[in-house]
Amino acid sequence: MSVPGAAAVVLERVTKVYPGGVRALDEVSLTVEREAFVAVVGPSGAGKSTLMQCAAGLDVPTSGRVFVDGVEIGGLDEVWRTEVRRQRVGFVFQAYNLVPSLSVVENITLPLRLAGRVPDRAWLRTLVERVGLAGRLGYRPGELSGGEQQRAAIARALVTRPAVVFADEPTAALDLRTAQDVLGLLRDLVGEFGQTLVMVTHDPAAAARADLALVLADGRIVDAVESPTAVGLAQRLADLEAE
Ligand SMILES: Nc1ncnc2c1ncn2[C@@H]1O[C@H](COP(=O)(O)OP(=O)(O)OP(=O)(O)O)[C@@H](O)[C@H]1O
Repeated sequence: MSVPGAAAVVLERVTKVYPGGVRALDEVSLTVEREAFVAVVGPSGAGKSTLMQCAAGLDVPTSGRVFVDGVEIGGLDEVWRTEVRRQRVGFVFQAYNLVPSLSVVENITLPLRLAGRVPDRAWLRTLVERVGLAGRLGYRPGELSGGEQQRAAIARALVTRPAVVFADEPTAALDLRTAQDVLGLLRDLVGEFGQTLVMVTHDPAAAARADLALVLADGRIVDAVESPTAVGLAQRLADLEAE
């Protein structure tokens, strides 16, 4: 079903107008190449979450087209969009969103069970070792630290080997040091496993870990910064907020 050689994510002139008339995205076009780490930054209300929701097939644009792994998801009905998401997209959220009653390993393998797939034992072992949870597989999420919970959520996002992982403010609930560890892990996973990653954040320091930072303001991409720096992005965001 996917198109060989297709980019991980493509948006073509995507507009999202919410009921009530707020134009959260205004003709946004972008391409996320495979194995890239892209950050989406912007002031509060710029449209970052809306962009992620539309790009990941969690919401439908008012107009424009969205392709994930070469498959157009914007035009699919809810059942097919869910199917494409399960097969091709992974998610990491600020609040981890682990199931409290399931063990760590059950949480990590949940996307496979939902997709009706059997775990690849070797990949699962590689992943849990890489995120540092091999000794915690029988624990419940409530028995883990915040950083460990986010590591479990990261393993869960990668377990299906998705075409793209979307991370929405993945370090916002963590202390500075743990946040840096988690960002370092995400960065490393892109390099080691060729995992395409799109991270939404308001934090210039977090965005500076990406290969490319897309700066969003009032529903439009106003800048695409390669090899971004925290200082440069902070200045750009301060300028936008002053406008
Ligand atoms: N479900 C909704 N219904 C109506 N308006 C919405 C809805 N969700 C978001 N909006 C509006 O769309 C605009 C963009 O919101 P969005 O949450 O995408 O921005 P954001 O950049 O993620 O902001 P933040 O950093 O504060 O989370 C805002 O004006 C917001 O009020």
